This record gives sequence, structure tokens and C-alpha cells, in this order.
Amino acid sequence: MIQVHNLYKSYGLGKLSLKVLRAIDLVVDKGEYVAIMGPSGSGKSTLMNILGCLDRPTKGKYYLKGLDVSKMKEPELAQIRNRTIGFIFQQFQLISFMSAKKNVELPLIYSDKPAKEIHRRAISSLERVGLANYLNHKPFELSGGQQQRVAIARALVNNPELLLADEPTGSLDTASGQVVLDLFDELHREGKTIIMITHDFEIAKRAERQVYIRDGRILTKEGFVR
Ligand SMILES: Nc1ncnc2c1ncn2[C@@H]1O[C@H](COP(=O)(O)OP(=O)(O)OP(=O)(O)O)[C@@H](O)[C@H]1O
Repeated sequence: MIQVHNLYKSYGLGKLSLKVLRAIDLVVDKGEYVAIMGPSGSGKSTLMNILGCLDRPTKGKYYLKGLDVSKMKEPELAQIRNRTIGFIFQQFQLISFMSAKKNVELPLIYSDKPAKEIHRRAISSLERVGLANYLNHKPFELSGGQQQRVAIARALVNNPELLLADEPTGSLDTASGQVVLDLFDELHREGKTIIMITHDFEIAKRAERQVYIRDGRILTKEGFVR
């Protein structure tokens, strides 16, 4: 599903350049559930943004489903983000004045699907996360855990193969976090590829594999890759 080879990301800060990711090699197979761990500032979100085609590497290769992402132009990247990837963020990123159903419909509004089909998919996605009775609730009428489940329903509405979650339980109490993690387990069993950022070891253990990043490099049992 994902092949990253010798990837670098730097940010220009005046005359200086800050190397945030260095010599990253990462392969994630279809259907894998991977946790990306590391201290604050180690480059986890930067890597996630690149994997999610929201940002580009400075150097190196990134193949998503065998396609060379670095060669793609913005419209193509937007299509991949919309169809292949579902995003889940720590702060849910829901539109506050829209109902749960309208929020979940958002990824479909530029599709050529008829309105009826869009409604049907949004409802089915909200049912999938256990929120069939909350279709018309606005985010402020929902608990944090329910809001995150709306965000997961939105991420699932296009049936993406890959789910990218950045600290998905970071804003939740333990019980609501467990509901979200149970949902990830189910989605993993259903064959979704999941990559989740967390700095919590207990949460990372829920994934099949843990990848550690420190100072922009992947840490292996043998030490840094290079
Ligand atoms: N747009 C940017 N311009 C300059 N520096 C940036 C930019 N984005 C991130 N950085 C820097 O890159 C480094 C890695 O940031 P990143 O957000 O990827 O870390 P992280 O591991 O996700 O941290 P956290 O766990 O705190 O979210 C940090 O030093 C950060 O200040």
C-alpha cells in the first residue's frame, strides 16, 4: 500500500534549513495496522502529512498503491486524498454549524453522485460508528467521543482503503478513547490499512506494528536506519 524510500523533509527558516525527516524508509502493506510513535517534535505529523498527500517530501520517493506520488499534480493528489485516504484528527475538525449527517456528507459533495445516494451513504456511515440516532445533532450537542465517531464516519464515507489517524484519542477520556480504538480494531479486521500516530505505548500496542521516530529518523532494533 505504502512504500517510502530515503525520504527527507526540510523546512526553510530564513537562511537555515530545519531537517525534520531524514532518510525515512517505510513499507506498510495493505491491511496492516501500524502505530507511529515518538516524542513531541520528532516529525510524526510531518510524516503523516506526507503520507496523506497533504505535503510533499523535499527528497526521496513515496509510492502509494504503486503510484509515484511525488510526480503528481495537485488535482490528482486531491483526488487521492478524497477517494483513497480517510483522515482522522485529534481535534475532530468537524464543521460546528453542520449536523453530523452534513459533516459526513462533506467528502461527497463534489462527487457526481445523486443527492439521495449521498444521504444514504452518510447515514450508513453514521450507523457504522453507532450514531444512527444522532444524524441531526450538531457537534456541540455531542460528547467528544461521539464527535470523533462522526469524524470517523466522515473518513469512511468514501470507503477509503487507507485510514490516517493523528492522535485520534488525544482529546478523549479513557472510556471514549476505548470506543474509538475498538472501532479501529473492527475496521482493521474488515481489511482497512490503518496508520495511527500516538505517543501512548498502551494505545500503540493495539496496532500490529509500532514504528518509532526520533529526531526525524526511524528507530529500529539495531538503532537508527542510518
Ligand atoms: N511548517 C513548518 N515550518 C517549520 N517548521 C515546522 C513546520 N512544521 C513542523 N515544523 C517543525 O518540524 C518538527 C517536527 O514537527 P511535527 O509536528 O512533525 O512533530 P510531531 O512529532 O508530530 O510532534 P507532536 O507530537 O508535538 O505533534 C518540529 O520541530 C516543528 O517545529
